[in-house]
Amino acid sequence: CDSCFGPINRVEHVRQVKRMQSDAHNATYGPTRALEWGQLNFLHTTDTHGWLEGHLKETNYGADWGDFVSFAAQMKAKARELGVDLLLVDTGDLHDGAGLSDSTDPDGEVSNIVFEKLDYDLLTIGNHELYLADVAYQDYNEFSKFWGEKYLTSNVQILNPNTSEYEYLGNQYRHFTTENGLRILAFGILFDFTGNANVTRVTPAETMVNETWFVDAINTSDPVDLFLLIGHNTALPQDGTGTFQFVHDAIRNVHPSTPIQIFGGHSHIRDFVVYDEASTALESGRYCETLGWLSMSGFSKNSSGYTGVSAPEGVPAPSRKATNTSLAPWNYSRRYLDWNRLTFEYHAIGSQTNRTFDTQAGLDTTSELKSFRAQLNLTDLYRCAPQYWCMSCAEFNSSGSIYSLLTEALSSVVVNSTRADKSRLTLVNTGSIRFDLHKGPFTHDDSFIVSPFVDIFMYIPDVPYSLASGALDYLNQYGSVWKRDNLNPMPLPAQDSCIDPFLAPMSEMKARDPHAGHSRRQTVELTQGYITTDAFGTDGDDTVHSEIPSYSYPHFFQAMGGFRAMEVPPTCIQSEVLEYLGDGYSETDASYYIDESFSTQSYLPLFVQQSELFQKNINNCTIY
Ligand SMILES: Nc1ccn([C@@H]2O[C@H](COP(=O)(O)O)[C@@H](O)[C@H]2O)c(=O)n1
Ligand SMILES: [Zn+2]
Ligand SMILES: [Zn+2]
Repeated sequence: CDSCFGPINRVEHVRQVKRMQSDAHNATYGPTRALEWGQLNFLHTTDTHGWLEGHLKETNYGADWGDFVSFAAQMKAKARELGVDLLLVDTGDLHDGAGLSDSTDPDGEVSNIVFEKLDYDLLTIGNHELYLADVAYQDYNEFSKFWGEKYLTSNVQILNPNTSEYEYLGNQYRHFTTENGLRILAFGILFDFTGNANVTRVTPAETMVNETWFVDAINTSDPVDLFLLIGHNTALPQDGTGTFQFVHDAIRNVHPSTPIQIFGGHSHIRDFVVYDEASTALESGRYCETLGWLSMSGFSKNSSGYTGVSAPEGVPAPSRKATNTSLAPWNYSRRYLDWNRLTFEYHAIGSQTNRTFDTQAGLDTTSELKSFRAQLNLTDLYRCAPQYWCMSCAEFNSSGSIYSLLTEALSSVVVNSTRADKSRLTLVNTGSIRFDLHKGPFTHDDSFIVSPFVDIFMYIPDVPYSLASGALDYLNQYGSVWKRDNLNPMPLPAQDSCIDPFLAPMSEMKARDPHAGHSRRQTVELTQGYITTDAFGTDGDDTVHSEIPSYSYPHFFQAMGGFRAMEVPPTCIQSEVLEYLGDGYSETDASYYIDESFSTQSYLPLFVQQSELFQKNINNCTIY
């Protein structure tokens, strides 16, 4: 598939490929409802994790960053035509997920250049910008300087090596006025992240709200029409890690009726939460699969700075109160857009045939993206994946489960040649596995997509099997630091094999699910995808999807190569394994198993290139 994986540099070629992709996607079901435009509107991205190329193997999420650049410019133009405000917001986690961000040293060296083509109004930091000191300093020295006052890190600091003082990576807050006169006071709040590099400092939100600078900021004598909280922080306050509630409450105590709008992230879900009648929170998924839309109206020209159009003409208006009993003036709408060109074109230009979708900046971004991918060898083809292996669409460790494949990979390639005769147990946190492995070409890029973290394999030698064999159960019961967030839903009935849900033809889907394509509307060809229920109900997904099966999986899994020694990846679960082993074992017993560079990022590409499972003959290697 040359056009998908070969180097493409010319803008005209890009244009042709985009047209083909859009035509192909038009054949399937897409959006049907115009967006509700309010006085104040937002487009929201979060947890992009380097997926700026879009999903090459999933048409439904196939738009690239250049398409988004075009879309954002078209939507800004549309907002101006309508006489209303549109703000673009991102809530962090830019690395660890795809080759574009993770194949450079440090992560993000190239992907940040592409990311910066989007004209964001406000951004904030994610935990993935803080794990490693060199990534954090890159964020401080480059990313933060690029975005200036738009980059908000209200509770995140870094040690300035020149002064030995801690400084905020970005700004603590931003008080600004929109094109149409709204006076906004914005903060950027990270959840209480504790895995950060020791040159950085995260202040818990509960503490931050009592700091003088924050108290002074919210007690400003300058007028504020809306408080905006953006944060790598779950929209839902009660999920265990979410800390927006503290900030919301602190503001509400001082400003009983001023709207507080919240944009969150980190838990990788589509979600919308109501805090009170003047305050809602949106969370917009992950990995360039979802673009969030939020609109609101209710600003009066008498009591706010708003100078724009009160009710834009020719478009639906936000019509829902935050609560059933609300007497406040605020009306809201929210929508989760699938990240594809059909969706973008539908909402940006609709039926206006005199307008073309692609902007020059968008086409240039796509071109640049393609040439960066070629330079980073991300298009290099290793082998052909014969089937689809997924994280949650198949029962844990069944033939369609990614954990079955990875267990085999760990057993066969994570071997220290000097200890090859020794048996071993290899323990991995399932949180380190970030994405499914799709059927079709396995490229250098795919090496980063499934298991992107550089978590080094450590080992403790000669642990008796009687002891070692209990470690997995212990970790699954008590291991906390690296267990994945509790996001996977309840198990569904068992199912043997798994067909790639995003690409399987409808005939195959029907073989598995006779109701596929008929669950909500009597129409053709629903693509499988997100079905979201949030505080406003079930109509948030812009494109109606049929359901993807979803099975739960444990926090840790294990591969077995024998029983005399115990190999412990990654460094981050070492302490929990030592805790389990108890007296007689300490950190000094753990050392690199292969070497200091052999990590959870290394083993899958190695396995793919060695295993009979993955075909060398790539001539017939198609995605379908
Ligand atoms: N070196 C690392 C870093 C992170 N993880 C896993 O990622 C999870 C956090 O990712 P979010 O996108 O949700 O912020 C974390 O809980 C770990 O499971 C890892 O395995 N190794
Ligand atoms: Zn994330
Ligand atoms: Zn995160």
